[in-house]
Amino acid sequence: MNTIQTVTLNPAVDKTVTVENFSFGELNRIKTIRTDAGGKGINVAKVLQRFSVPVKALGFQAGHEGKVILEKLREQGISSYLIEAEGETRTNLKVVDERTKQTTELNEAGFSPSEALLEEFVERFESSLSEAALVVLGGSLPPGTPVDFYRRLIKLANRKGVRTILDADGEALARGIEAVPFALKPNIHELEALFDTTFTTDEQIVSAAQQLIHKGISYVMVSMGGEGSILVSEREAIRAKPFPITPLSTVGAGDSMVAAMAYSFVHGKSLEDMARWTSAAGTVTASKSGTEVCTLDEVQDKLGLVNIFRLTIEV
Ligand SMILES: Nc1ncnc2c1ncn2[C@@H]1O[C@H](COP(=O)(O)OP(=O)(O)O)[C@@H](O)[C@H]1O
Ligand SMILES: O=P(O)(O)OC[C@H]1O[C@](O)(COP(=O)(O)O)[C@@H](O)[C@@H]1O
Repeated sequence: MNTIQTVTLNPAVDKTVTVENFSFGELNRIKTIRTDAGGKGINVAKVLQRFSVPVKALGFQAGHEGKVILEKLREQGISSYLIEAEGETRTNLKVVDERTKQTTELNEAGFSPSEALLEEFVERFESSLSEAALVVLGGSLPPGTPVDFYRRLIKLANRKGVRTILDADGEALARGIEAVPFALKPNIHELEALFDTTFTTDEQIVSAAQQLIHKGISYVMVSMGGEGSILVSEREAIRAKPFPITPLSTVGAGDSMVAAMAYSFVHGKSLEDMARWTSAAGTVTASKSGTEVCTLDEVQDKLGLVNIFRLTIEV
């Protein structure tokens, strides 16, 4: 009953390359290359394993790169149940510009699991809920997957009284919200797309998060890259500003926040502590290369450096 389960329907091998000074439409020479097992739920599982939380990564994998992912998870001691699909697991290219410190991401669409495999996954997911303390659902849906797939999984979890955190975008996010997950982690672009607007102030972000909370969602955490994050519950809103870092690759930073959020829920942390933990986790990961994620010691070490302040909320 105390395992956190993560769902990654569309995993990826993340191939991170660094270039000195990225220029569009020109020849760019690669300086370094590294590959990591990626995909949102898988990254969350990597962090939780490092935090010594019992975790299991559920989802799919396919082809040669799927074996690579399984091997990397095995090396890290992460328990997984990734159903083998036909086709090949995608490779997502991340280009890090050493000069600007910016990461450009080129994500493939991924393999397409058959209808029968999707049903097999739903069955497996439903039966695994009896062992789950919490479920994290993250990332894009593989091509051909019904857009209401997260909605379906969240409904099953709700029926069994298992809390869920959803980290998705576009239609999968919009439909997932209809099932009322326990918590959401949109980044600012995903939130803006959801509300079909641009936010210019913290107050506008809090008000959008409150609209989601009025639908029954308990927590909304909005991440904003180097600007930090805003965490909103029914009664509180907290702004976290990251400590200064030299970003090496921001890939996995959002997933590290989600992992720290799950960790905070199972440890019954206050919203203020959760804001510290999630911000420190995201920021530490952003200071690491490739899709390398934070460790528990590193995060604990930095908690005191996160700048926290309360935002007003209309109750
Ligand atoms: N350039 C940066 N400098 C400092 N912290 C960063 C930077 N980029 C990301 N982070 C940290 O990682 C968190 C998540 O980043 P973000 O890019 O919003 O997530 P996502 O990958 O989900 O879009 C931020 O809230 C912040 O704590
Ligand atoms: O499923 P999507 O939306 O294409 O995202 C997958 C990508 O997101 C990641 O999980 C990283 O996510 P974050 O940067 O939001 O933490 C990568 O490992 C992976 O390549």
